[in-house]
Amino acid sequence: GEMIVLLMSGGPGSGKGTQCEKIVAKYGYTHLSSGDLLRAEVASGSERGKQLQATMQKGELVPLDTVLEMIKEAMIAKADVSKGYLIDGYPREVKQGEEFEKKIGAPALLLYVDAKAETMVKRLMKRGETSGRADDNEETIKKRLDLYYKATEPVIAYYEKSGIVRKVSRNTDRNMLIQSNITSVLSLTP
Ligand SMILES: Nc1nc2c(ncn2[C@@H]2O[C@H](COP(=O)(O)OP(=O)(O)OP(=O)(O)O)[C@@H](O)[C@H]2O)c(=O)[nH]1
Ligand SMILES: Nc1ncnc2c1ncn2[C@H]1C[C@H](O)[C@@H](COP(=O)(O)OP(=O)(O)O)O1
Ligand SMILES: [Mg+2]
Repeated sequence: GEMIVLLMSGGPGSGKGTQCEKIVAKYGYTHLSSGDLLRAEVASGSERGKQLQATMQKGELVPLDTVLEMIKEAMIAKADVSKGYLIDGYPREVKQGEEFEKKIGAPALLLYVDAKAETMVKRLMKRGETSGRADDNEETIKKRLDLYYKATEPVIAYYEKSGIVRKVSRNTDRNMLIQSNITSVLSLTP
């Protein structure tokens, strides 16, 4: 049957990865983080990785076709064992969402982790102490935040139109809300 695709969206340091881990532990979805896939490509030392590194170091978006192809490859690689996909960090702009629907399919739900700018900055600066990520520094964090508000927040409005956005607000107990969101959707999904 149709494979379930959930999208996890939110600002840099909002907690997308953290929430995905909780959902995977409870529901066994296949977690695909665009950032992690890209960082693995950089770490592989490939020619493509070298080009990606320069872009990512500046916190800028890599080419749409590159990141979509990598996600598609990762989905295909897991297709026979996956219970469904939880895609983290994609789409980052509306165009990416449209391309995804054309080339892969329509998502069942967009989970949106909401956090205040100062919370995200604080978390990323702290994570930067141990993450070893080239983009967890004050200057790049600022660029990533600007890019998020400019390019990625419109993605939420885009999916609001089809009524599939479920927001995990900062004040609500994340685990309870996120579980209830997924449970309610899962019970509806054939
Ligand atoms: N105090 C607190 N810290 C959190 C929470 N969620 C995530 N963090 C921390 O905040 C940092 C960022 O969390 P991530 O889950 O990596 O955020 P992300 O949205 O995946 O970040 P990017 O991959 O940079 O987009 C990590 O160090 C987490 O441990 C939370 O609910 N409370
Ligand atoms: N869907 C996407 N389209 C274009 N570039 C992406 C992308 N997902 C990730 N990237 C690139 C730009 C990001 O600065 C970098 C790291 O992404 P990330 O791990 O999701 O961190 P963040 O959300 O904090 O930027 O990889
Ligand atoms: Mg992440």
